[in-house]
Amino acid sequence: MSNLFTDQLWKRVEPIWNSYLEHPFVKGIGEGWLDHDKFKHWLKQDYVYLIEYSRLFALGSAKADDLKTMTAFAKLLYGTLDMEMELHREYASKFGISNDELEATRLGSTTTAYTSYMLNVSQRGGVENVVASVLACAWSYNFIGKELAKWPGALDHEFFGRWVKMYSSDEFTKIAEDCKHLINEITKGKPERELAMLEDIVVKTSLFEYMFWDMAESKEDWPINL
Ligand SMILES: Cc1ncc(CO)c(N)n1
Repeated sequence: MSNLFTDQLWKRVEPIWNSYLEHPFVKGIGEGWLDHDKFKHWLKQDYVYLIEYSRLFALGSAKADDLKTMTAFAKLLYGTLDMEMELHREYASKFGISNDELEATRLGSTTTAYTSYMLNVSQRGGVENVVASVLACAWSYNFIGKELAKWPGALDHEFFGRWVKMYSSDEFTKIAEDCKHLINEITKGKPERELAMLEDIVVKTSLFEYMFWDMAESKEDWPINL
């Protein structure tokens, strides 16, 4: 039996992550029929989500006890700001949205709740809380990307193909694998009680991921528009 923490985690998150593949937003990307306005809503919210998410990697680097971990977080930070967010900037330009406009997006309710939760958990705990907070993000998008890549025509779709390609790419797979490796290293020898706490963070962020797809699907905003 494997004793990798990520294998133990997989059993908990697999049913949640499989439900993403049934979600109309994700299905719409994979089958190529997603409404572009819904995608634009996701794009803008995800861009500001990724800004907050990048802060987590910076925080992980600051909290790390050794140079190896510090460097790993710094690379993840750079990969997000430079590689993943470039995808968003590319799509934004197709919609005629400038980088400044994209960056100035006001965080919606789910985006605020999700990023606040991750930042709070990460500030309160050590480096292990930081990795637990980001794990479902990187790993589940890579999971979705690689699953959708198997769907007929998904990779070649003229609009959404680029999205599927990026999230299933070797570069993005490396980001997810590096996060998995980090948590497996950090959790080695930790007591069950602590592992259970970290597992809860990954389950909760997995549920937030579902809510994020819902947010995009319903083009959700705050209940009162000021
Ligand atoms: C909401 C969300 N979770 C995870 C990722 C992957 O980094 C993303 N871009 N957006």
